[in-house]
Amino acid sequence: MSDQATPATGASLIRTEGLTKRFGTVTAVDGLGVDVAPGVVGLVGANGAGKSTLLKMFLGLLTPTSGRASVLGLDVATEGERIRERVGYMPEHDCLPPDMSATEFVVQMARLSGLPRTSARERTADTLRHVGLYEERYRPMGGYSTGMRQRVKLAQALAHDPQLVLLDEPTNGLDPAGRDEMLGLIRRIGTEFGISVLVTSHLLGELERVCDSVVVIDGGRLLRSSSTADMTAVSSVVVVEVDAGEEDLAARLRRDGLGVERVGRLLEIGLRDDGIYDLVRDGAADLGIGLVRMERRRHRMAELFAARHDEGGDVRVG
Ligand SMILES: Nc1ncnc2c1ncn2[C@@H]1O[C@H](COP(=O)(O)OP(=O)(O)OP(=O)(O)O)[C@@H](O)[C@H]1O
Repeated sequence: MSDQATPATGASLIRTEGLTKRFGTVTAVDGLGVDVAPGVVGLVGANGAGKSTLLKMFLGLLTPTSGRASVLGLDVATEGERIRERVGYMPEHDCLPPDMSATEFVVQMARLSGLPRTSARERTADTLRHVGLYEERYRPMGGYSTGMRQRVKLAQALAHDPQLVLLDEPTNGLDPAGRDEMLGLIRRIGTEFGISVLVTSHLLGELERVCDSVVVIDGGRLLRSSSTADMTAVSSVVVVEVDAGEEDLAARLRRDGLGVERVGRLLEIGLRDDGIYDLVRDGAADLGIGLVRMERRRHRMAELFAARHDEGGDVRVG
């Protein structure tokens, strides 16, 4: 889809240093330093964490209070216009004119981004086909479902053939099926079209599924930035599933000196050393209990927030 060169491997997609944005007494983004490689990148944080503010700074639409940021190697403070030529933006809220069709709207947005009329029409048809709105493209948008409206917003972000798209909460308001479709589309934008994506969400589980890397922010500060694989890497907990007698086995293993927690039919055991596998096998055999499964558990991204949000924070696992 994109015939423009994406940044060379190793080059940063987005890079920030001490990036800060204050609105009066509110610090929306607080000394953020990240270096993100091209690909599908998730930006995770609770409501109010500073995600939308960051996207607007990346587009050069909001001036940082201090610090610096570059997008596709361009400085947000001085090269906003050049950034916006190369970057598509899907805002969180929509203001789609109800009497306009998707085609009219996307053509208009493509023209605003500088495409000549004929290319704007061609690109609009292509893009609406990619997002699955080709059949309905001449219908007034007032009659569209939330999912269709989200896809129009996505199409307008892609219409001028950007190198990067910034998607602000694209799954908001969608039912599980609509969310899956949107996540599939986002993945395809990255893999099939070669366009980098920065996608925000407060639903951790969904970004885990489609992103190559994830940046986690909380209260405008960086909590973590790493590849999704690293973030969900094996943890130091061994999960044991048994066919029965889990309480007996738990008691036996505790007597053996292991830290054991029961979660329904599962036992979660802190990994002390590899000797625990033998202790579990021996214990189960002595008690005549069948072992169904024993494995190192993978981290869930939700655990990253556990310490900060265990008192009712609104980060949810999708
Ligand atoms: N123009 C503004 N004036 C004053 N405060 C603002 C402004 N924009 C954002 N804020 C504040 O900055 C903080 C971060 O807001 P931001 O919208 O970036 O968060 P977010 O992570 O995108 O959350 P949401 O998903 O709810 O939009 C919030 O406390 C918000 O109230």
